Amino acid sequence: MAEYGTPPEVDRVAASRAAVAARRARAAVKAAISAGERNPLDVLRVAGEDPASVEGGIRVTEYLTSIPSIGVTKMHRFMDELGISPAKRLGGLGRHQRRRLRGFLTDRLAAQTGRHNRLVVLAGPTAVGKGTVAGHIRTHYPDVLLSVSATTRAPRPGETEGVSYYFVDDAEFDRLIEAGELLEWATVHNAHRYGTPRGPVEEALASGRSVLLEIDIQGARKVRRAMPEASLVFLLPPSWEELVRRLIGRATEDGPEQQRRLETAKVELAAIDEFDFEVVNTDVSTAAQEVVDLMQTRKPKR
Ligand SMILES: Nc1nc2c(ncn2[C@@H]2O[C@H](COP(=O)(O)OP(=O)(O)O)[C@@H](O)[C@H]2O)c(=O)[nH]1
Ligand SMILES: Nc1ncnc2c1ncn2[C@@H]1O[C@H](COP(=O)(O)OP(=O)(O)O)[C@@H](O)[C@H]1O
Repeated sequence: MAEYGTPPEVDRVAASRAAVAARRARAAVKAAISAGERNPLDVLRVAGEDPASVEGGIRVTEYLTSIPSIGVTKMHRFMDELGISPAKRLGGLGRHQRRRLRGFLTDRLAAQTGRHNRLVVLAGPTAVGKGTVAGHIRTHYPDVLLSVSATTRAPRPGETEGVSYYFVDDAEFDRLIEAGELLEWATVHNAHRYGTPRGPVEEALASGRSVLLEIDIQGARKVRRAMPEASLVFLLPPSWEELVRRLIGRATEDGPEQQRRLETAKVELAAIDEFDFEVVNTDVSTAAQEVVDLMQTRKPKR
């Protein structure tokens, strides 16, 4: 009944309390960035995933000036270079703006720490050629560590323990998870579990080596959370028809499984916005070269 509704001033008080609480929450995030307690790249990730979050409500101008070594003058220059309006909030950035900002900050943070895109995640839809491109990199670029995953699936003919995968049973996989020995893991194609052993990746990065992870899209998301400075590369087929041709040509799955994977591939292709770079796998050696270029200690092409 209308006469028992909340008086407008009560609404106004509640709204202004909420605004104060939101302002405080945003200030806390900014303080954490400036104290080095929160990784700016991770704050940007959260804002992208949930524009209505506290992180999403922070203005880009305030965000940049929270980062140590970026003052107001530099901030204005960067906003101009990035083509972002000063009124924008992190959650309101378009896909290309967020990518540009992320790329710019990754380079800047890498320059400060002396580490440049050394951890690269290669993901993409089934049969696009991830395994083929990763294999080419292992053969032709021995300086790059290609991480060997643990999996609960059975070896296929021609696969070698410790080279293709570490083949483990369910109990051992459970143990790896519980012992914190996996950087990330996921159940892929609703079938088997796959995970990245943490030790070799951390050792290689600590010794200045570049590391390549060839994992599925869920895994790529988890790496982004665990290591915000990782670069995510999405491998694309030259066309949908070519993807279907490769899947069928590979002949490792039966008809119903191929159908299921193609349905998953459509969902996976929609995740492309979450990635920093796209590489089209038309020719294996060209695609491999493009991925390796992203690991070099010079500014990568965007
Ligand atoms: N999350 C995650 N995914 C992985 C890992 N290792 C492999 N994968 C993914 O698991 C999927 C299945 O791999 P595989 O069984 O070799 O079959 P494929 O589909 O023929 O390549 C591929 O999409 C891989 O990228 C890992 O350590 N973590
Ligand atoms: N650039 C390419 N051109 C033609 N065929 C390719 C190319 N890259 C991969 N393939 C073929 O496509 C199929 C799927 O590749 P694969 O590496 O197994 O994919 P993924 O690991 O992404 O599932 C394989 O038969 C592979 O030989």
